[in-house]
Amino acid sequence: MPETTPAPCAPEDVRRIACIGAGVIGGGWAAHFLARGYDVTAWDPAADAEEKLRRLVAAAWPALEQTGLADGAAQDRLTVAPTLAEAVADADFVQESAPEKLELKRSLLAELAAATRPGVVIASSTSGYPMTDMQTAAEDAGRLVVGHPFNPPYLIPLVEVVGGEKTDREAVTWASRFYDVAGKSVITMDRELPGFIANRLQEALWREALHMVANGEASVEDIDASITEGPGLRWAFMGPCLTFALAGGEGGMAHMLDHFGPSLKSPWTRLAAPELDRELRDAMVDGCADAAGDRTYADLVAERDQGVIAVLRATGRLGSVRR
Ligand SMILES: NC(=O)C1=CN([C@@H]2O[C@H](COP(=O)(O)OP(=O)(O)OC[C@H]3O[C@@H](n4cnc5c(N)ncnc54)[C@H](O)[C@@H]3O)[C@@H](O)[C@H]2O)C=CC1
Ligand SMILES: C[N+](C)(C)CC(=O)CC(=O)[O-]
Repeated sequence: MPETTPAPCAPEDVRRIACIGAGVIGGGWAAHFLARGYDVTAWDPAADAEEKLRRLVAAAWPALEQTGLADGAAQDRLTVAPTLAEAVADADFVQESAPEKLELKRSLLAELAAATRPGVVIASSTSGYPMTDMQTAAEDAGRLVVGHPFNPPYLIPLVEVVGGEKTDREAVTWASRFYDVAGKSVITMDRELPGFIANRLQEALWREALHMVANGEASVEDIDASITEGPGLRWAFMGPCLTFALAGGEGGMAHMLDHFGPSLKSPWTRLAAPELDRELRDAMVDGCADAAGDRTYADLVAERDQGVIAVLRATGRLGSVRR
């Protein structure tokens, strides 16, 4: 990766953040940054974007009060700009969260790089596109990085940071440090993997779930319970590797692999993606509606937020807010 010109301010000195795209994730980022005491300027082309964004931030605020607000944190430090150029004009950092469409990301990132002050780092929330594929149209591509969050970004700590072929190494280092200062838990990758680390893992599980629903082998509710009542309880505080090392008893991972290794080649998984035809789509949608019962979207968001807060608290990860 080439070396770069330094960003206009140190990660610790960021004051104003531009959130470009203000849906589920852009809104979640805005809530997170506001709670951490930043000024946030958002831009989104949808006519009802401001109303939806303010509603999302207001809905997230009770959870953020529980996890701890930084000094001076306030919802009224959110501004919605009328144009993209105005949104990024004074930004010290830009978080792009527009729809997951490669051509859109390419042209939007090029536009952002042209409109943002030189050296300001621009991060994309993409769930899986390598930055190399997204930065092709940008003139000033060295400051473009991936900063992949998890829903909701205001509660789930992880962000995966990785650059593309044209990204300057310093931009990756700057972004990782910035997210750390902003209260995130950062994994910095030194090479590009489609889906990064966590989505590669989630996608494998997701594909198997879809196969089971498509084949009538398990219901949506059984699949969800198989994780929430099973491995999910362990994964909140111990990852799949260390968890499986314990499966080997005192013999640890060595015994676990010697014992269960051969089953790796048994036909437990199907791996290739199932055809997402209308029937499978409807089975998933109907299954989730059944599982939700009479709980609304807002009910489920509140339930999820309280659940995540309880897990963070129980596992000692509700530390004091650093800024
Ligand atoms: N939904 C999720 O669980 C996660 C999504 N992501 C990523 O975050 C990004 C955004 O996804 P969501 O928030 O889920 O989508 P969304 O559909 O909720 O929001 C996208 C927003 O972008 C706006 N938009 C449309 N065209 C735009 C443009 N040209 N410039 C700026 N904004 C534009 C839309 O009006 C909408 O408000 C995607 O890259 C996605 O892969 C990442 C992690 C989790
Ligand atoms: C569904 N998704 C692929 C967009 C999810 C993510 O990218 C991360 C998450 O929130 O699990």
